Amino acid sequence: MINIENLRLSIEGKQILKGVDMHLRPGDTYGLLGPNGAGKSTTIFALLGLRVFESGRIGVLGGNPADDAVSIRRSVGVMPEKAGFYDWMTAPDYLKWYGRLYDFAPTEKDVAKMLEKVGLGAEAHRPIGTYSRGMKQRLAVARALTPHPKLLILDEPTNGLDPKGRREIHDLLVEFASDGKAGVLLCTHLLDDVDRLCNRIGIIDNGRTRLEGSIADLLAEQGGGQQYRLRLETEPDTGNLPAGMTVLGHEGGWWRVQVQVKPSEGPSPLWGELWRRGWKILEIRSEASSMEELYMSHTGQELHQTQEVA
Ligand SMILES: Nc1ncnc2c1ncn2[C@@H]1O[C@H](COP(=O)(O)OP(=O)(O)OP(=O)(O)O)[C@@H](O)[C@H]1O
Repeated sequence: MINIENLRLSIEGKQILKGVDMHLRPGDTYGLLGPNGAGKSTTIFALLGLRVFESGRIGVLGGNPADDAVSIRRSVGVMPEKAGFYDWMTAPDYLKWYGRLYDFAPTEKDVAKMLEKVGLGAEAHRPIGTYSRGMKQRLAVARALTPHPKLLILDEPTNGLDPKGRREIHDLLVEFASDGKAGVLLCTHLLDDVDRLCNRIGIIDNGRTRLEGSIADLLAEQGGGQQYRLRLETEPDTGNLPAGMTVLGHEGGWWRVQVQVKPSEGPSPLWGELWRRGWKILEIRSEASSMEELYMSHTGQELHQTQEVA
């Protein structure tokens, strides 16, 4: 659905993209990661035909944004970083107006269904200017979904949402990608979103793709696994550990362990297994995630998990 090879692009004489690659297939939810200013939004602008690039190749849904920008934009649902709504409009009026811009005329019923889907049903008839940030995020997702796109491109879609709102957006994206034919490109700083939603990632730093591939493969290549601290009631039997687990050390009642888990399963089965082997676990805390280590080892920077802290 997206094929970018060695993309190079300058803005006002400054080289911004110096070699970006991206490969997104049907069924993929692709996390595009990188520090502030790395070139993520510029890459998105280029693949929508909104920025002219100097060299490299971009294919989007079989077309080339240099020649087919309008038809590409009609088949792609975009949620940009800045929503740019008209504050005096209500959500239904806005979605109808937006649909018409793309030669897609949603009916009252279509619009009501879409707003219900993103959790804006009851309050949608107020002017958008009175919406909370979370409501605007939901409306932005509804707008991206309105033309029934094959490909969704979302820039920080859960930014500013409370945990319930975030979960709802996650569920919508999972539903969108579930038929295996659609694709999602998710640009985010929230590794938790990537962990939950994505099967592939690309990490961009300073205008270059530093790493790209399936998360399962990249984590397996990285090795190391995930680290946890477990608070235990009594000293455990460390001579009888389940496969995939290593004890790294202990201090007081806390034991540091490293576990290799299947991304599809998570560590939960392992905790049950430990309990059966006599480990009286009182508390479990996750240390730096493998995804965070992967990210840091390819950018030398930490992501700002502000939403997690909030
Ligand atoms: N219109 C512009 N004029 C000049 N420089 C620009 C322009 N747009 C982007 N840049 C520069 O290009 C670089 C990449 O910006 P871009 O917005 O693509 O980064 P990003 O990875 O999306 O960052 P963030 O995570 O902060 O959104 C930055 O150094 C930015 O200052």
